[in-house]
Amino acid sequence: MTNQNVLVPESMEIAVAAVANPAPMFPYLPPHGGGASAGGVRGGFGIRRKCLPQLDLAENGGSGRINVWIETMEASSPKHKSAATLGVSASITGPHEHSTWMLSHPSALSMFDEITKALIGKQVVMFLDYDGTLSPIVDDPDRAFMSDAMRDAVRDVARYFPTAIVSGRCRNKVYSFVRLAELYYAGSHGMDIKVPAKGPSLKKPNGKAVLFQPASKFLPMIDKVYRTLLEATKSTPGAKVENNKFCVSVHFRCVDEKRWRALADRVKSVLKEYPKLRLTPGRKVLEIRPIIKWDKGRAMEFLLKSLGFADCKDVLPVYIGDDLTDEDAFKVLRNRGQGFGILVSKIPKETSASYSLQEPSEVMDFLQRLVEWKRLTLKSCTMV
Ligand SMILES: O=P(O)(O)OC[C@H]1O[C@H](O[C@H]2O[C@H](CO)[C@@H](O)[C@H](O)[C@H]2O)[C@H](O)[C@@H](O)[C@@H]1O
Repeated sequence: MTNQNVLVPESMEIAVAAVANPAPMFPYLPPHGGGASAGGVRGGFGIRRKCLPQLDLAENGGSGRINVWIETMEASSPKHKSAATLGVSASITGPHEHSTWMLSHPSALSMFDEITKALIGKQVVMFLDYDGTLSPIVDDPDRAFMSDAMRDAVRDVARYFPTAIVSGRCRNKVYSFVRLAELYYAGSHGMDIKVPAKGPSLKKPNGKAVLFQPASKFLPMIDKVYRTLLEATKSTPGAKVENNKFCVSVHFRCVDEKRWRALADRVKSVLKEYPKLRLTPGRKVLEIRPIIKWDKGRAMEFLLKSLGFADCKDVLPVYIGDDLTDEDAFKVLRNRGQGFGILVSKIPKETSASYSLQEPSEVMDFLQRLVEWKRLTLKSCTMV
């Protein structure tokens, strides 16, 4: 099981808070590292790492984590979403806590001027998660399409800044949704990276795109566990198993909540036979992937390196994502003190991101404003 801090997947904050939070919900430490720095916009700003209590979710060999995940999904489901059921104050996710959280994770739209000031003279590189960031969350993962307007916004951004899509999805699948050949794609949580032929470095002499697949030896194992999971979950109405090439997703979104525990138990029992694979919770999904030291943060670093920005002081990576797996990239940026993360979320979550946006439509606004800002900047340069 991953050692990363717990990020609250989809309304998990209610149950997390319910466990142990006698103190104010979102206490803050003063910003650490000071405000805008060389390559970082609020990069050093720190909401205290414990803005939500940390739980030892690795108890019982990881099953504790899954239990908490289920409890929090239950707590946020319409049937159970009442303070009485939770035994906690209804104000836990109330307006006060939300506005307090927004002080340390302000909207990237309202802070747009501060952000763009820090971009001046920097080489911006954009990293975009897909589900929940570029496309709204929907019941059917096969129909998580992005709008044409969003595609235009991403295309425009990529005209000015190198842009990568970093997704838990199989790379081909996410490409079939995004359909922009000029982007970089990292599928399977960064375990399947394709650097386009036009990329400045890592380009093969023959001009062909380069693939980087650090988990390739796990392919037969992933294929086998996918088939086993298909079999193990076929009697659960609504369950869906998605083969993401180097990882597998088991979807709970369309499963009746009464069956969530049994389904999770089935998945866990399959995983017992695969000590080299791990289970991580996401947005109504359990993800199965190889235990290797690779994640979206490392994929982002790999891409920066492949673009020739490994030790570049003037590069400013911006990563936008909504899920637990995106935290690995937010943390890398925070540790580098370079660039910043933007969490897409309507609710307060523990995060290493510096800014927030509420939903994909705000992501689109942000991307469009960035393009407009860049155009104006370039125009004013040519007029001087
Ligand atoms: O890294 P991402 O691009 O965010 O991918 C993470 C998972 O996203 C997808 O599942 C999520 O979106 C679905 C469509 O909106 C939704 O039905 C599901 O409940 C969400 O968990 C994708 O299907 C998974 O394979 C990815 O791992």
